[in-house]
Formats: sequence, structure tokens, C-alpha cells
Amino acid sequence: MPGFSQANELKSWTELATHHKTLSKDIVLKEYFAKDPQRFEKFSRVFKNEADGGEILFDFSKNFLTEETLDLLVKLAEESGLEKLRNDMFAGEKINFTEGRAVYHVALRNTSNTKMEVDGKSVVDDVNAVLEHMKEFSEQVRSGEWKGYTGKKINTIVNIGIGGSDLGPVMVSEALKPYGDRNLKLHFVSNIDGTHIAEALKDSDPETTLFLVASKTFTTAETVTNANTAKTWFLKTAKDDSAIAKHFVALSTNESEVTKFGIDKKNMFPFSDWVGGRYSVWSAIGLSVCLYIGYENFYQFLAGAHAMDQHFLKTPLKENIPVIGGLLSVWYSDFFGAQTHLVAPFDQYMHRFPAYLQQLSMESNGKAITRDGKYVNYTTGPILFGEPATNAQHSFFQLLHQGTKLIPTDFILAAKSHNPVEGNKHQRMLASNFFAQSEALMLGKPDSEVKAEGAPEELIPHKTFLGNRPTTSILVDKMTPAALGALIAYYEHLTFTEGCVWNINSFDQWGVELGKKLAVKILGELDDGKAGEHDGSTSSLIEAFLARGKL
Ligand SMILES: O=P(O)(O)OC[C@H]1O[C@H](O)[C@H](O)[C@@H](O)[C@@H]1O
Repeated sequence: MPGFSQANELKSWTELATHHKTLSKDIVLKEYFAKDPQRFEKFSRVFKNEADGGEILFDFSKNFLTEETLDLLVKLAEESGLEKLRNDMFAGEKINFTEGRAVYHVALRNTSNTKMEVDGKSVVDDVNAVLEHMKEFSEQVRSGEWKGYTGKKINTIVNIGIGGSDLGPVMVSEALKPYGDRNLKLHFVSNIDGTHIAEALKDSDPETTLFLVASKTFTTAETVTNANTAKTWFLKTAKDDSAIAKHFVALSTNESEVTKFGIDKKNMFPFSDWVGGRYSVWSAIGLSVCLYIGYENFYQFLAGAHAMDQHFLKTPLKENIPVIGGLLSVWYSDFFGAQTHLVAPFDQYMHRFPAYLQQLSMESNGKAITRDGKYVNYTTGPILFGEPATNAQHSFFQLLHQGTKLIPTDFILAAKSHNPVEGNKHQRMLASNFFAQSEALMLGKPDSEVKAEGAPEELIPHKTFLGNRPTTSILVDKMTPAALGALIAYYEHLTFTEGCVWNINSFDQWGVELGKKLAVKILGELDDGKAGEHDGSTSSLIEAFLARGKL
């Protein structure tokens, strides 16, 4: 435990509160740029990705910060024990103390084969053995050497998993679609809503479909139910249980449940309990991605994340890109009263990125209890949301520009498009919006300008934009596997930094449990056809469902 309970007991927190009083009255971003021609240089950082030689430019200069702010925020990180907690994570210490586990997803992408241990035992060989198995298997499936039970090549992959066993694989395979094998059809089935599995099966042929049952625990009701439905569907045609081995593999930590389900141990891709669900795309859970983009690209994805890990581990805090991102988030949440964090990728392939980040951020830092068991005296994890731009501009950006809320926003763009159609015209239009949005959010539009344009007097307030809305712009060279790996790792370490300052355990998820238990109880009532003891609303709703939903 760190030497403090509540973050707002820290000296730097009090100093930040005093600093905030003056800065919040004074800061007008456009004026700060006018006053300081070096502002961009001071507050932007370039990440050099050793994995593929690419760069990612993080421009923090359109945020509410001065050199004093940054120094105080760095002091806050130091006082909160960020360096120790980070080093403990990289040393395999059990920093997820409520579950007695190490937090070691960084060991899954240890492409430099650095010594990494848990309980004094190296994990490097085990991690590499699973990667080797993934390589061999993905090459066999992609080449057609792996055959279905009637001797046909696999052309459809159905990943059955939910939460971290779904969001990472879907997001990454969508984001890296340009690297995908288009002869492989991918389906991701997560929802217990029968529609999800039914639609995937309608589109699949049992002779050529491979099911990946992805579940860390292998006890998640949705996944086990969907997997059993898939098995029944498959056996209806295949008839013989021995055919399962060619069509079902498991990605899990739970060997006994996997074998109980009927999947052979040799078709199981294991990982360890020190991999949290929302950090598991780097593990065997990423097999669908590996099958789709091929092992070399998957390995590059890991290497890009590893490069960001090394940056996070070794760079002084003031230059440390994810640390700055995390501290800014704390700054907005706890001193400016921001409730949200918007992430808008200017990249259609990244359309599931905000959904992925929602689990990463909100399952990690949606907590209110400090590491020593007290209720926090301040606000913690923001509500993260987002949609790809430019679409988002045409829906909810109105609220960003003229609403009453402060919404710290990240914009992400890759300079080089994978599809430079029409002589790159689309890309230039996309990029022009990326620049225009952050500029407009900062500059606003004063009433004098609206007036000068000849707007009628009564419309002037409606057409005026206050501006001074903060944004972080993230410019990637090209969205390669290594760049995406680094970008995800950036958000992971940003989330880590926030949780450390707030002194909460970012690595458990007890909050998900209650709903699951209640659902099991009510399922029994639905099976019996009668509502049990509930409040008036819940029993009436159950009765109404029973009356209307009869088959
Ligand atoms: O991979 P599984 O064990 O099936 O878990 C899937 C998901 O279920 C949960 O309820 C957790 O909140 C998630 O963190 C997890 O990713």
C-alpha cells in the first residue's frame, strides 16, 4: 500500500487545487498559443516505435496546462507512488491484491525476451510456447493444411466470447482488416441473445467452420451457452463427436472445464490468471486476430505494444506519454469537474476502438474504494465514449461545441490511409476535419465575428461558439499492427496512471458480479413460469414477459 489513503491528502493535490483557482480563470488556449510560440514544442511528444520504425505524435498542447501544471501533475504522480506501482507490475508483483494476482499482460508481449517472473518462476518460456502453438496452428489453418472433418479447408471462423474475450479480438481484427485474409470470414458471437449465434450459424457451413471458444474462466454463462448451441448445430450435421477436434478449439485458463465441454487438451491455447480479461487480446484470446492477419503481423502487434511498455517503464515521468495522458485525465476529472472522456478515431477501421476502450477504462477505474478500503473523497473513472469521425461530427459533436459540459477529447488520425482512393482526396478531406475540429473547439466563434457575417441580432447568441474546449491530437504515421499495439498500450498505461493516483485497484471487477447472480435466480423463475419475490415493478415486468413471450 502507498503511504497515503486519499489522493486529495497529497501535498501536490492541494497545490494543484490552488493552481487550478488561478489557471481556470486565466486560461484561454488561443491566447496561450499567441503568447507562446513554443507551446506546441513544449507540450507535444513523439513516440518512436522500435517495432516498425513508425512514429506517433501526441499533441497535448491544446489542453489546459502550463509548465507549472505539468510539474505539479508529475509531482502528483510521484507522490502517489506511480513509479513503484509500475515497477511492481513489471516485476510480476501481485498488485491486483483483491484477487491475489499479478498484473502481467506486459509479459505476453515481451518480444525482447526480457526476464519476467511470477512467484520467482520465469513466465517467458510458457508465453513463447503458446505463441509457437498459435503460429503453427494459424499457419496450418491459413494454408489449408488443417482440414475440417470432411477434408475441406476452413473458411469461416466463429469466435465465441464476451467482454475481454470479445472486444479486443473484434476491435483489432476490424482495425487491422487491411492485413486480413479476405478468404476467411470472421464472426464474433458474444451476446446471449439467440440472434447473435443464430445469425453467425446461418452464414456458416459445419464442414468449413472453426469455432474458437474464448473464455478466461470457461464458466461465463453467455459463452458456455453459445458454445453449446454451436456444438449442437455442428453435431447435427457431423453426427460424430470425434469431428469436434477439427472444429472447436478453446482459449482459456481453465483446463478442466475445457475438457468437460468436450475439447481436447491439445486443442486448448492456455494463458494464466495474471492476464485480466480486458488485457487479454495479447494472449491466446487473440487467436482469431492471429488467424486473420497471420502470425507475423500478430507478432508485430505485440512488438508495438512492447515498445510502448518500454517507453512507459523507462521514460522520466515528464516525458512519459501515457503518464501525461493519465494525469491530464485526473486533472480534468478532479479539478475541472469533467465527467467524460471522448475518444474519436478519424479511421473507419477503428470503429470498435471506443467500445474496446470503454471496457478498459470503465471496468478498470469504475471504482470508489481506495486500496486501503475507504470510500474515495473525489471522483474517479470518467465515462468514456466515442464513435469514429467524421460520422460523430454529424451526430453528437453539437454538444461538444455549444453544450454546457466540458468534454476532454482525443482525436486519432493515421497520416497514411490504407485506401488512398481518388488520388487520396478522401484522406485529405478526413484529415482536414481532424485539424478543423480541434481548432474550432479551441477557437470558438466570437459574437463579433457572427455579427460581422451579417447574422440578425436575435440569432447572434445561437451562432456564437465559446471555444476553449481541450483536445489531445494523436497522429499516427499509418495504422500498422505495431502502431495499433502501441496505441492500445498507451491507453492501458494511461488507465494505470489514473488508477494509481486515485489509489484504487484498477484490476478487479467485482461490480460485474451482482447482476450475474440475480439473473441466474430469475432464470429459474422464468423456467418455472412464475415470478418470485421482487419489488412491484420487477414482478410485474416478469409476469408481463411470461404472458407475452410464450412460444
Ligand atoms: O473470459 P471470460 O472468463 O469468459 O470473461 C469474460 C468477461 O466477463 C466478465 O464478466 C468480466 O467482467 C470481464 O472482465 C470478462 O472479460
